[in-house]
Amino acid sequence: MPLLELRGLRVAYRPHHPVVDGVDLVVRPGETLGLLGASGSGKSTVGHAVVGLVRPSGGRILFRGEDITHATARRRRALSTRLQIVFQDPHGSLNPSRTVGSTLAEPLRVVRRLPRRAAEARVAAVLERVGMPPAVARRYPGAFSGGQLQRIAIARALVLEPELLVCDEPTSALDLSVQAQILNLLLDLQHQLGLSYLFISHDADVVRFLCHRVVTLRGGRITEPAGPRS
Ligand SMILES: Nc1ncnc2c1ncn2[C@@H]1O[C@H](COP(=O)(O)OP(=O)(O)OP(=O)(O)O)[C@@H](O)[C@H]1O
Repeated sequence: MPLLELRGLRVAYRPHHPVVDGVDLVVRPGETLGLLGASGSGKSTVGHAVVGLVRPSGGRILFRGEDITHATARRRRALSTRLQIVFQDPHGSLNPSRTVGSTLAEPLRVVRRLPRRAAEARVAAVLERVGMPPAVARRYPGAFSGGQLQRIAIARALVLEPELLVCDEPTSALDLSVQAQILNLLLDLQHQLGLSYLFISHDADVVRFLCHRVVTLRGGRITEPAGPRS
């Protein structure tokens, strides 16, 4: 059974103007599906719909066969243990006024209801997984470079041990050398944890490097069916 399946997904921010217009795709367990497209083609909107940040106006989103298209807030919170997103801009995606440790521990406290000590231990372990020393938990996001912040954002996405990560241009805001480090980290994490990725990018080279299959989005529609990377 596919991990994620989109069937005829439509999203319109204004009535009768869909920016995602009948997208079908499948992400299988353990694979990386690339969603490639130019700016404005609707890639981020697809990713946001998958994690419940925008409401679809049509079609279906299935996660392990369960229809989550109109999942309630409570169900979405439960799904956050299986389905997470990493955004393009790590500066904007971490709260600057909270320590890294507090941001990473929050879902463990709220969703898993872990006691403080157990949450801190899990935070230290997940930071180590992404190549950051546990001491960073006591610091604020302003202390870190873009690449370090993206590692921390990946750690936050992993803290609840999800099966699928939507990666929305996670390296586009980074310097080239740092981009490569983050892509290699994502590959390592996939091998270690058996993760699946829906990897959103405008960069064909990045997609070719990372993805098992690729679909191309243009004007909100898939123009090329998923095939093996060439
Ligand atoms: N919250 C929103 N409200 C209204 N229109 C939006 C919203 N978000 C995106 N759009 C519009 O939807 C279209 C698709 O945007 P989207 O961000 O999904 O594309 P994208 O392929 O991810 O582009 P980029 O790489 O530039 O982010 C664009 O025309 C955009 O202006």
